[in-house]
Amino acid sequence: MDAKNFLHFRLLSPLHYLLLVVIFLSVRGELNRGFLPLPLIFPKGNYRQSLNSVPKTFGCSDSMGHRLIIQNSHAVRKRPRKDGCPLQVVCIDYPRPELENTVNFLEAAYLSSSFRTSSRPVKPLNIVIAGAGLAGLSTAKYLADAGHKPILLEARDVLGGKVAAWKDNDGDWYETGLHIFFGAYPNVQNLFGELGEFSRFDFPEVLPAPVNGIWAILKNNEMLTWPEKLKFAIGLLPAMIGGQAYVEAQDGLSVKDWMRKQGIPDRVTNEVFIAMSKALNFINPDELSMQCILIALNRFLQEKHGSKMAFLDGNPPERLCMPIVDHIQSLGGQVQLNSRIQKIELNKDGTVKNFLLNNGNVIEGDAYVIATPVDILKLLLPEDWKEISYFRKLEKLVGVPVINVHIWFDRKLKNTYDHLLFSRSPLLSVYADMSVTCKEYYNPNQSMLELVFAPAEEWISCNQSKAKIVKYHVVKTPRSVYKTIPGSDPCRPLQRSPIEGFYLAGDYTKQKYLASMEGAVLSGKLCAQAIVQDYELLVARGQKKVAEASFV
Ligand SMILES: Cc1cc2nc3c(=O)[nH]c(=O)nc-3n(C[C@H](O)[C@H](O)[C@H](O)COP(=O)(O)OP(=O)(O)OC[C@H]3O[C@@H](n4cnc5c(N)ncnc54)[C@H](O)[C@@H]3O)c2cc1C
Repeated sequence: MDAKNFLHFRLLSPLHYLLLVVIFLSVRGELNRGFLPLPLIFPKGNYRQSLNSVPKTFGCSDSMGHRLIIQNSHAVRKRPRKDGCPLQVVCIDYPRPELENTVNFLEAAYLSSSFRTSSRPVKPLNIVIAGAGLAGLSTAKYLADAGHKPILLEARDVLGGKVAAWKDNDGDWYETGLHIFFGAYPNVQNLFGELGEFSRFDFPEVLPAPVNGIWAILKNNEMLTWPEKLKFAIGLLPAMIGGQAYVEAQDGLSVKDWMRKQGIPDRVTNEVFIAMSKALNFINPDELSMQCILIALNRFLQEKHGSKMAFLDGNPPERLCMPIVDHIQSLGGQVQLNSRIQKIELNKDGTVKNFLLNNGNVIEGDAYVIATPVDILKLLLPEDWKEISYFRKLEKLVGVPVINVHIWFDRKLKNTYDHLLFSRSPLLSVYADMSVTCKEYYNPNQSMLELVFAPAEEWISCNQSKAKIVKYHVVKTPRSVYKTIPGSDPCRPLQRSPIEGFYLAGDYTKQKYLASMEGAVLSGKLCAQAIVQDYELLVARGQKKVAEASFV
């Protein structure tokens, strides 16, 4: 092959390959148009009951504010498969069915509506939930929607956990973390909608996914050369074609190892994935599990608006958490601050008897949820449970240290933007000028930089330096989201534990989003769903308890 032909072979063949994939994905979308297999798998044995509980029609909005009306048509299979039975739904009144995006929004809306439309419980359950982060708030919200009585207990005097924030003496807010919402957060957007706080994301109509993702990579000439871009794009193809099963199979490899295995040059890892790894999990590509990156890419590439970002318009405790609390309380639930769970006390049969608070109060309920970070759960675990494999596997899940720094300047900085900025520097991860990006923090004359420092292992115990800055606040979180190292995914627990009446919620529990606000909200929904499904069992347990007490 002469040099010219060789060049043609090298340049054209991968492009053709890419083109074929794009055509395949578009055609796949066309074929499915109008019929969306809703990926809801009903538990074996519970098939009829589950089928009856599906609302005949329900509506929701997607990230563009398009109205989706879903008609529950029929089950695709007459008899349940071994793993349950997926429902087929017909989607009508939808201007442009963009399937992957739509399915996730459908799923989120379906789950939400199932709480409201399920038959009202004859005897509402009292459910005690520890931790008012987004997972605990979401659990309590959906249980209240389903007609139950959540009692949400928060250790600190502030709502939100990792989204908590405080006001200083000047009236300025400082936060646990700089938080960004993505277009691929259907459960969070759905939640806003249900609370009447829906803020529509105005994303420009450009290219459909995954073309927009590929286009963005190819268009950028500053970070990567053309051969590097092509190798990168080809390396990603298996992830784009292989779907969720492929993604899950990559948990054993770190980002760096996976890139090398795919023949992607180290320079791509350094140019693109240091920033991405630190933004996703506060660690570097040599530590982060590739599964984490692939889940993020899958969401961003498959969903047209997945990679669009938005900031909250104000401080998270008031703008994000308080509306949820108001909703819970309006439905008869309770939310108590300064109520730290000190001990999970057990019955003789190893089930939960009550939660003992550090103020000496004892709280009893029909079911119990721990929605604290995984590190706290491990400290609270009763001795009798520690050898159960479900709990033993939690050992591998450890919170990662991160530091959130806020700096107030006496003037407006010129080189910041109304956006989130990413860094590949050894300590800095993401940052933003919050005086520009956040409506409530807006200041036309001065800047406030909020910077996430990560990896922060070495810095977490250091004292702050006294540089000449007008004002600063530093919030250290020694154990933040769980460290997504290779092999950690199988250790993530389902929301229903093997202990009857005991459940978990939290971003680290099993759900298809990463350790994120979306993951926390979805985990709460799944936890509430498990409790609602276990209703009969929990009522029977309560009756048995009453009978035993009266017998004594
Ligand atoms: C610096 C930083 C930046 C981040 N940026 C983003 C982002 O941009 N986008 C995104 O989606 N996600 C981001 N995240 C992740 C996101 O904040 C978390 O995934 C999510 O908020 C976790 O919610 P959670 O409810 O699972 O846990 P938590 O928020 O940790 O909530 C647990 C709650 O339990 C309480 N608790 C603890 N012990 C007890 C006890 N004994 N009794 C009662 N209550 C107890 C805690 O006080 C807390 O309120 C970021 C996190 C950090 C730290």
